[in-house]
Amino acid sequence: MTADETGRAHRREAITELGDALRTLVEHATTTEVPTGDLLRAAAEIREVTARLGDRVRDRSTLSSADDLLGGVRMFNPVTGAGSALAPPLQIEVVAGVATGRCTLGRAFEGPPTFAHGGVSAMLLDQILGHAVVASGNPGMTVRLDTTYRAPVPLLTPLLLTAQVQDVAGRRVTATGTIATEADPGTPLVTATGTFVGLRAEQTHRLFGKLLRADP
Ligand SMILES: CCCCCCCCCCCCCCCC(=O)SCCNC(=O)CCNC(=O)[C@H](O)C(C)(C)COP(=O)(O)OP(=O)(O)OC[C@H]1O[C@@H](n2cnc3c(N)ncnc32)[C@H](O)[C@@H]1OP(=O)(O)O
Repeated sequence: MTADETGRAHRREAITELGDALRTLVEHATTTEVPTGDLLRAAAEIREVTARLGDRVRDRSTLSSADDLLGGVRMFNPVTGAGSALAPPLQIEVVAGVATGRCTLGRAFEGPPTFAHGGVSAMLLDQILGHAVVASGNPGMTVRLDTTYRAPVPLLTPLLLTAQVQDVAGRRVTATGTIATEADPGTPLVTATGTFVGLRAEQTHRLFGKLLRADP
């Protein structure tokens, strides 16, 4: 490993550590019933830490120094990113064209009481469908996502997601996916069909050209 690679690996570990701490913070902030005074003290302390993190920030058109866009490392992706306070995070692996994802949703993801918000399910499915699409060798952006909610998705329960590509027609790729519980993988709770469209060179250049040139 070069010194640069070692430095990047350490930074990714630190980002993951911070992400873990933030996710625990979000979960406790969502569920706490401590006295009101303690809430106000916590808010003041968190603002102090926030100010320290804000000392040096990147702008909208700069990637995180820990990311590797072409290698598929996005530390702050809101679904899979180990550094994201918003991400469950969903852990995805793709084997023989089938993407498999695992996560447990905390109470911060609640929609109907004790169950996941429907938008969160759609977000998880969009991401895992995207991984299956990329793995098929036809990367593209989502242009349509049809989601069917068959049964509520329980919180604090290990979930199992799967996705695979069904069809490739020119620039258009269709993929399907499901969310189930790990305990009962044969019973889909949410299913989705997504349409992804591969970008033409001009579109890639227009939307992401600056980022791709900056990726080390
Ligand atoms: C090596 C690295 C490893 C990495 C390993 C990590 C993996 C990492 C995975 C990331 C996974 C991320 C997963 C989240 C993915 C997002 O969240 S993407 C964000 C949300 N999506 C967007 O913002 C896209 C917005 N849409 C657009 O910008 C434009 O629609 C696009 C995509 C540039 C395409 O524009 P366009 O070229 O003008 O499209 P157009 O010619 O109208 O249509 C092209 C084709 O699509 C069809 N189409 C268009 N819209 C629709 C529609 N709504 N319904 C059905 N068909 C449609 C058209 O009918 C047409 O079909 P054909 O006639 O060619 O058969």
